[in-house]
Amino acid sequence: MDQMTNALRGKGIALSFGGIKVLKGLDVEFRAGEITGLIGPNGAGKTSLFNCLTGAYSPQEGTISYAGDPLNDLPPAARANKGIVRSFQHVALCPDLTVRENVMMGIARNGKAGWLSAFLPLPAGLREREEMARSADDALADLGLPDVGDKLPAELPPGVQRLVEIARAVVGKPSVLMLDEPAAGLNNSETRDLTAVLRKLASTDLVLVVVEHDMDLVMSICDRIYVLNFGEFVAIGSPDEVRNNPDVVRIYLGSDDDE
Ligand SMILES: Nc1ncnc2c1ncn2[C@@H]1O[C@H](COP(=O)(O)OP(=O)(O)OP(=O)(O)O)[C@@H](O)[C@H]1O
Repeated sequence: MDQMTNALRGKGIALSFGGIKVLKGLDVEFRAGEITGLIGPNGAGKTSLFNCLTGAYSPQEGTISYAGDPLNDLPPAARANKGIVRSFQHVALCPDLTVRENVMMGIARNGKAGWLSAFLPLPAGLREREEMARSADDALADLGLPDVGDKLPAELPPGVQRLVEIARAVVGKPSVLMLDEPAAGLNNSETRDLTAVLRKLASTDLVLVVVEHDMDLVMSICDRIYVLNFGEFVAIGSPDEVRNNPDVVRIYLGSDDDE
């Protein structure tokens, strides 16, 4: 399948809360092999769009598909089983599990004996647990974190916790990965590490979408950028096209965001 076929597509996505239109009939085509940025001021609707695509919200109108397969009727877990995975704005690692165990949770959908039996001391699960642990360690090493598997999340700085979340998201080999503000709360050097990781993740098979307020990060890694304002796209294009779009300039110069 080519990169265009492997796209996550939305057509006419419309979402309202209590009569207030949050998304006003959006068309998106997030393509495999590209890093797509989704930007816009606070409250523009970026997270709501993510939630519609992953199934957490049901839009009142519109269709959503991946590689041509309709997704509208699938609940979030079934979309995750199809490899459509997201991260959240706030770090969401389980504090009582080690980093390795947290990452292993991301393999659940590929497990044969099942995630629970892999965590229980049963023969069927033990071998699988070893395999899962190895895969988790490989995913951590790929992201430049070879030595953190035995630690608890709280022992790690925020930037490393973010990378662990990304390891948990990619260890199950997703087809679509949507990251919600991955650079939030990171310092400059952590953001640089994240940038390198995101570049490395981009592959011909993966649809990678990033919601982010850090404009330097977005402009440096994205192939295409969708700019959302009040639930409508005001621009879609390359970083240069978006940077020079007068409507985008007006929105950003006129907003109070630190962007
Ligand atoms: N569950 C909900 N119930 C009611 N209103 C909601 C709900 N979720 C989102 N909204 C509203 O939808 C609008 C868009 O919010 P959303 O979080 O999608 O924006 P955003 O672009 O992600 O903002 P931010 O950059 O601040 O995260 C906001 O006005 C928000 O209050």
